[in-house]
Amino acid sequence: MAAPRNRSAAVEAEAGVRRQGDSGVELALSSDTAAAAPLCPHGPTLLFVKVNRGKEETRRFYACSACRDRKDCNFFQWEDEKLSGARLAAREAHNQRCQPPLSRTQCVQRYLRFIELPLSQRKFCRSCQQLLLPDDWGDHHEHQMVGDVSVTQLRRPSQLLYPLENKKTNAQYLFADRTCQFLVDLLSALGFRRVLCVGTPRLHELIRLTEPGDKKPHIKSLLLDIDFRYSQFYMEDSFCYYNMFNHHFFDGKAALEVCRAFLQEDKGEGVILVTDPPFGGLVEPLANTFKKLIAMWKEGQSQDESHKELPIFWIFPYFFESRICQFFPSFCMLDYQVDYDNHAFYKHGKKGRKQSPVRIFTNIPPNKIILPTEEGYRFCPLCQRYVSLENQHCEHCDSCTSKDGRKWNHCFLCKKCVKPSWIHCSICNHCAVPDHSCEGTKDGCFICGELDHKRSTCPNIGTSKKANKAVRKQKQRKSNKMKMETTEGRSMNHTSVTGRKKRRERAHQYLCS
Ligand SMILES: C[S@@+](CC[C@H](N)C(=O)[O-])C[C@H]1O[C@@H](n2cnc3c(N)ncnc32)[C@H](O)[C@@H]1O
Ligand SMILES: [Zn+2]
Ligand SMILES: [Zn+2]
Ligand SMILES: [Zn+2]
Ligand SMILES: [Zn+2]
Ligand SMILES: [Zn+2]
Ligand SMILES: [Zn+2]
Repeated sequence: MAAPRNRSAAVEAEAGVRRQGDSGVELALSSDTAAAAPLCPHGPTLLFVKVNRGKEETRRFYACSACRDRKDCNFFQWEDEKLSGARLAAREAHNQRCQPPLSRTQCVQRYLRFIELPLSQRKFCRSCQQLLLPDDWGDHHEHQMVGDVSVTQLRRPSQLLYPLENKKTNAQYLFADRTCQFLVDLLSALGFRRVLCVGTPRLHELIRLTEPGDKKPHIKSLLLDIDFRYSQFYMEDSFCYYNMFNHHFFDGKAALEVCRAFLQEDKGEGVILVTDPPFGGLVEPLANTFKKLIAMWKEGQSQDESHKELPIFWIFPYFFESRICQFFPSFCMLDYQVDYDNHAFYKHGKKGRKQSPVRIFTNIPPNKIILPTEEGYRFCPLCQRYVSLENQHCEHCDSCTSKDGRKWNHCFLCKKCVKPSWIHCSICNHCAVPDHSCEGTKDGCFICGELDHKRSTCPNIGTSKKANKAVRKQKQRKSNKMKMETTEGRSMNHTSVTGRKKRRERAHQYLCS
């Protein structure tokens, strides 16, 4: 059997399964498989499962956790595949070759030498994205160099480095100043003294730039990020080269201990985890990683504090709400719209902005979080939280129901509020976009075709006759959808449900523009 060609699909799946006609891939995460996972240059790979519609048999394979495009990391191995010694050795050599040329310690030594240099000798090579020491100049003289790198520039590496916008790997969208300042002020107002920044380099640097005020203590920050370029600017105790999809510290135990000590300082008091992962990433491996960080923090707690939760801000698009809450039921979504700098649509400009779909998910009680009224938020006394101005309190739902910042309307038939553009469809018996396809809006279990569960929880997993009948049922429902999905890439990118498709398209537009 050939390897699935578009494995990015596996990693992009919001609900865990990504289909392509009659087959698909889903994550087969479990702690027992993690130990045995082979390594790619980005650490332990993740186990995915190839599923075929109506069939129980599945074939599992390992693929890279961090890169959602095989162009960036082409690791692939069937779970039951036996590799020869020669192939294993070649893989090991390849993994080594892919590691950065300098060790973390060498980076720190270079940084210490760099800051000792007089201003006129402090150069940065834009082409190589590297701080240069005088010995290096010769190798870079034909490159684009910046001179007189000031202390201010060194303290703002996210402005010196270009953002790695490749949306299938780094998706490095940097916070707009006002969002970043809002976050720093909020963290300070909430009394946090330490921030574990997972994939938030700009927040990390702004925290470190912020001088403590009269009553405000200094806030410490530790950045964990897969962008190795940042290791040129920080000492070991403020940056770890890290993969958040498999909780892998590239510099081994020493780096892990830095993170542990940071979380457990002051018996774990006063620390918060703030993360802004690439939006194309799968929720499940991220949740798995955050649970490992939570466990690390808990180890430092005394028994009588075991009920406490590690405070978390998880920044992610609003349409992942149900998925995130599945893994973290205590989380709620704030109305605050997170803005980015290097994004054509969602930066705040003179002419206003398009609505950013990115929100903050948190286990901090929302009544403790004040959103800026000057940016269009108001306090709802009934919900006891700040909401967008247009998010109106629905007396029937007894809640401010809008998720996207616009006013939603209550549908008495659906018994809930829906987006303003939706209408109630008597065929589907629920609200949907006006031009939806009534046949194409149902997307049931991959094995039995029923609508109330997914493949992984199918109660009929052992009854293949039923399964075959269900395939026909599903195929009928999907005939419309199939016609639309002709090319591989498109079918993978257009999950299935019209609503979900639109939502995905919006996300795609957001991420790719
Ligand atoms: C959407 S950006 C968030 C940046 C944030 N808005 C800021 O301005 O500080 C995603 C960040 O996660 C990092 N990242 C991407 N994939 C990662 C991975 N597998 N492990 C750790 N960090 C990753 C990127 O390098 C980038 O810094
Ligand atoms: Zn990889
Ligand atoms: Zn260079
Ligand atoms: Zn309300
Ligand atoms: Zn309502
Ligand atoms: Zn309705
Ligand atoms: Zn309909």
